[in-house]
Amino acid sequence: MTGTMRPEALAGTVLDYSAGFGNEHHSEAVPGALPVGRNSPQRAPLGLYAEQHSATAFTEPRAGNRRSWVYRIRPSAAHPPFRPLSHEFLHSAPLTAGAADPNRLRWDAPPRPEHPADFVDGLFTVCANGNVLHRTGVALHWYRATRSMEDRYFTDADGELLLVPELGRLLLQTEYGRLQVGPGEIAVIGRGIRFRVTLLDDAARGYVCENYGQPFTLPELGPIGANGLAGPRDFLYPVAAFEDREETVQVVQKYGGGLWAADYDHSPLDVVAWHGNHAPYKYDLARFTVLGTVSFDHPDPSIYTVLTSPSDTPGQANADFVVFPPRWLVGEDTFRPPWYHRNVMSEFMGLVKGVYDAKAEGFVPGGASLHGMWSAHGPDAETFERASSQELVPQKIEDTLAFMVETRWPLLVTDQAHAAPHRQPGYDTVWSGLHRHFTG
Ligand SMILES: O=C(O)Cc1cc(O)ccc1O
Ligand SMILES: [Fe+2]
Repeated sequence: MTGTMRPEALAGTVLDYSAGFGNEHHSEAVPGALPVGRNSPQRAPLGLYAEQHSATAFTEPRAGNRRSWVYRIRPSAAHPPFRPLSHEFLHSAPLTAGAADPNRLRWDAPPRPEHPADFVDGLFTVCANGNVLHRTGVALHWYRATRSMEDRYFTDADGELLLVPELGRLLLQTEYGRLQVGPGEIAVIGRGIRFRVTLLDDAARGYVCENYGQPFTLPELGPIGANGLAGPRDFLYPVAAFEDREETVQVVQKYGGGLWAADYDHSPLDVVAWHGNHAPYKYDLARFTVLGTVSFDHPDPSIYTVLTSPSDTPGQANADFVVFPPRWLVGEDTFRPPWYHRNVMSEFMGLVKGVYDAKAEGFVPGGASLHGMWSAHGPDAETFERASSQELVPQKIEDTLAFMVETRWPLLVTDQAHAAPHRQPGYDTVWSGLHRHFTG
């Protein structure tokens, strides 16, 4: 049980995890709670209710099928009606107040919320594509929280939530158990999973990639072979931990682009045992095996893919989650930072810490950039000058962690992100010092 523990106490707790991406995990918080040999016995053990959560259609191919069985104090069905709940800054695709913008856009880190805000209150949508009702596309949000969710729970029917903390550690108490994540790690909370967020530090800030499409999975490795990039065993799933709480709590649900709330008379985190492969997980990005050239030329950033949400067209991801961690650069006769480019895919970037190797200045931790479909971008003038004249000795890029969400559909930018005071209106000027060097 976790309901009565204070956050300070939880911060010191070393949580147990069950390792392995997509494994058939199984866990019971009370011995004997998990039925053996069948999912739905006539009477589930310990007087629990059996319930299945299907995150893919029943008939999807076995390799991608995601479902779990949970054994809980009350079935999820025991709840009152949901009523609409407004939210000033959270938006969904298709955006009604947003635009496709060919400009390169960049933002500083968002300010702290004006009023005390929990994880849900502080969400701020930057851009989105696809359509929540078609289960395609992604939305990119910031989260900014100054208080924990105590009597409040959240669940997203529209998509799974990939959290990228930039400031502050979070305790994620979910139906499937607890995950602790902080800067340098990510967490993925599957579609439909109920959870609450407790702050383990004063405040928390980071990014959310809300994936409306197919669940994130590990990329194929092709000629890389059987190892490299993110290793399956480094993905950690929670062990069962339940709240036995009989008091009024609010459950907020994102559904079809809007928020809905209902007052439950018990905690929805009352799962005593579960088994299956649809469950939240976390991953320490320091475990990512970075591959790169050991001869020359800057490879395509797809070699940095941690997780991919495929679309119906092979190779064109609904979303790739890509990281740029510390690594050695050894390329000979090579312009080592990212090249100048235009890309049919759209690129949203964030920075967890340090400096990103394509931007000497202005791309700051907690900030974001959007280089949409075909927009021309690449190193700023200062980086170009340095990289094209530096001595090419082996060089370690350290203390840095940037990430990119690359998606096949153009990202529409919310009006609020366009108008935000923390947007950098002069972003274009980072390329204005690129002088001609033509000698022909
Ligand atoms: O635009 C960016 O900075 C991201 C990026 C990095 C890279 O190494 C190659 C291509 C690319 O889009
Ligand atoms: Fe790019």
